[in-house]
Amino acid sequence: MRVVAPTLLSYEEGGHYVPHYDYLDVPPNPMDYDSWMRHLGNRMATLFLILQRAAEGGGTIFPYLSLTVQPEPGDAMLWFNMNVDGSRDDGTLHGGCPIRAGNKLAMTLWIREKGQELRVKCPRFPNQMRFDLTSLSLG
Ligand SMILES: O=C(O)CCC(=O)C(=O)O
Ligand SMILES: [Fe+2]
Repeated sequence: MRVVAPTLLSYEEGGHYVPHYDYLDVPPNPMDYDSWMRHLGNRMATLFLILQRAAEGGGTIFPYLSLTVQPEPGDAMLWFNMNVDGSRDDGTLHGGCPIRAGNKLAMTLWIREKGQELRVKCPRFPNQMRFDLTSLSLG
């Protein structure tokens, strides 16, 4: 799996993560890419593992999807940040809601696109515009 080192997130009361895209903005000219982007590509998908949930608050919100997820410890969320043509999926804006009580501990793995090209469905078929989750290799 093409991932960069996991990020550990530790939130205390009042802690939050403002809404953002995990997909990185890239310069129009590939010559201007940094070496991460050149070698690994963009953050195709995000694997988010909850280690400890807050007593109150602290869900993960996807405002454009009208969705707030409050996973239990040990749960993982996997979502794709890109469309099959490599562009950003604008629906993936997300953030960590403020912690109202307790602590939240989580781990994020950003899965990069290079090396995963054969694990996505062919964009030529318009009814298959999304990545096929079952074919993504995590091994
Ligand atoms: O803590 C959360 O719920 C969101 C974390 C996040 O968006 C990230 O690590 O990229
Ligand atoms: Fe994020």
